[in-house]
Amino acid sequence: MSVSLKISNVSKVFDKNVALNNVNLDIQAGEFICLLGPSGCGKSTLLRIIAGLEQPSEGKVYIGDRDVTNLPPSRRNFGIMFQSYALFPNLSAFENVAYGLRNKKMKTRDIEERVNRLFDMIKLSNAKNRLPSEMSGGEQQRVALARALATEPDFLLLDEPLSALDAKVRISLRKEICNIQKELKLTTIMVTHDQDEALTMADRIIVMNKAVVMQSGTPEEIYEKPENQFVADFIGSINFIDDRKSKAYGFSQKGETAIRPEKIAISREKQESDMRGKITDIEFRGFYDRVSVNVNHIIYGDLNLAVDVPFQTAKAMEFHVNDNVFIKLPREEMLTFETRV
Ligand SMILES: Nc1ncnc2c1ncn2[C@@H]1O[C@H](COP(=O)(O)OP(=O)(O)OP(=O)(O)O)[C@@H](O)[C@H]1O
Repeated sequence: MSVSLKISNVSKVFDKNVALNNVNLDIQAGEFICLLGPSGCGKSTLLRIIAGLEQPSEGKVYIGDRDVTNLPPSRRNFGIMFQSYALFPNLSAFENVAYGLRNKKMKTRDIEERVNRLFDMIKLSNAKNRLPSEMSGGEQQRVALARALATEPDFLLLDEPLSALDAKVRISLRKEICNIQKELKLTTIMVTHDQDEALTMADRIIVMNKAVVMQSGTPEEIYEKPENQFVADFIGSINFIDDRKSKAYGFSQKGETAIRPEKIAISREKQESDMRGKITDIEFRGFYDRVSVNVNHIIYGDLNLAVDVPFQTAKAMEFHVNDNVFIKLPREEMLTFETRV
């Protein structure tokens, strides 16, 4: 079974340190939520409050319609997975997964059936009898996932589960976790500070900073329509143009504007409404080049813009530092922020 969760006006203060400031969240049954934000923004504290491992200073937590604010973790029926694999080192992979079921006094035959099914799911059936020390980090983390799922929890909490793994393993495990989550339709909340992880895995991302929620939205909404400068800057790359220059160049009547580097068009020939600029730097970034362009205007002031150009295009155009180029900032791709947050 999958459940909805509700966080209502939750604050948490440690001594004088505010870790969460009036956080509200509605999480639908079966949703995959990522809590994303820089170190210290309060995301782990929020996860721990949902788990019941920490009590809020104010506010309430609901599982479905039930107020669980004062319930201990053992009565909230969730599975949890941490960054460190946290497997019992002296138990086989099988016994690690079976542990919670044996505690629940489940029949041996039922335990075997369920654990075997979980090992099929994590595609590690051939490693059931190995000790954690005989498994790779990625394998141990898959066992930790099976263990979190063994007691058929109502929801799943993941605290940076992939951050200790190397890049290749991390990417393949992202897919596996998503597939299993979708198959089980299990409400899942994952803490991460890795934006790629959040963008590729989440149904909805909650971006946090300094104890508050900055924006909640689908990965596309967060990337394409950031509601404030923090979100725009934290996810992906972006060029900011301050309000004075934005007004002078005619980008906005009021407020700062911004545009992502890949949304800027660059060419060698002038077309209507293009601005003339000079390349000041070219950085190879793998499948694209980041080209820095300076637009010089005696009255309006300089614009220094990062422009991302697909590698093949950049190669065909043979850009070099000091080349004159023309750039266009499509108005429909520009973001305007009336106030700074
Ligand atoms: N037990 C505690 N006692 C005192 N302060 C705490 C405690 N736990 C967290 N904090 C503080 O609360 C704030 C939020 O911490 P939290 O661990 O939730 O952040 P985070 O976003 O998960 O960061 P990270 O990505 O580094 O884990 C931080 O300023 C932290 O120092």
